[in-house]
Amino acid sequence: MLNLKNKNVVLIGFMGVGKGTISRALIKKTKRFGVDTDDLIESMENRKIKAIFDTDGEAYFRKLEKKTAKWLEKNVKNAIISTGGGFFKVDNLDDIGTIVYLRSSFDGILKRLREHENADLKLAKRPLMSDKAKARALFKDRSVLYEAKADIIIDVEDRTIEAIIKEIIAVLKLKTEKE
Ligand SMILES: Nc1ncnc2c1ncn2[C@@H]1O[C@H](COP(=O)(O)OP(=O)(O)OP(=O)(O)O)[C@@H](O)[C@H]1O
Ligand SMILES: O=C(O)C1=C[C@@H](O)[C@@H](O)[C@H](O)C1
Repeated sequence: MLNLKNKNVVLIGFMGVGKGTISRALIKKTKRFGVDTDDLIESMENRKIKAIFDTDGEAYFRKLEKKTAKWLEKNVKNAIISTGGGFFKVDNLDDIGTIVYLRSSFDGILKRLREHENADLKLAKRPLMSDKAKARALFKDRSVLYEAKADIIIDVEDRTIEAIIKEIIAVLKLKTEKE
């Protein structure tokens, strides 16, 4: 039985796997509201994630993620929620909504980001992506954890955005509306 708590769809996965992109496509198709946890944190703090990491460190950022998770559980319903790459570790993830893990290999993610015209800028914004060897090790450690947290797993490598959202909509039986 799927966890339909709050009727939110919570997208988890590694940096650059496509959480933001898939979220926006789902928002368009379902006409639901959408929020992104990294964006919520940046607006709450009025500064970029890189600045938060540089000035106050990762532990402080993780506290902000926990605070955001509590707020989402209490206040957000029927939404598409995209998350930062490490957000899946918050204690109450299950209580926020149905957890969808967007899965790809690490090389698949790097290939995608390289194809993206603003790839360098995108990588520079993500402190944990700056050292490729460390990022690969983090990916390896996390892969099993993402899978354990997921209500459903959607493979995204070498698939179109349209095919990916079609599968999510079908599996979660989300209502869609004409554009
Ligand atoms: N299925 C897809 N097909 C083609 N390109 C894609 C697909 N999914 C994502 N992309 C592209 O990959 C890049 C990374 O996607 P996106 O920014 O959505 O990732 P993210 O998981 O939100 O990253 P982060 O958590 O670091 O912000 C973007 O340039 C996006 O256009
Ligand atoms: O994977 C991670 O731990 C992170 C991913 C980004 O989305 C940001 O949330 C931040 O850079 C940390």
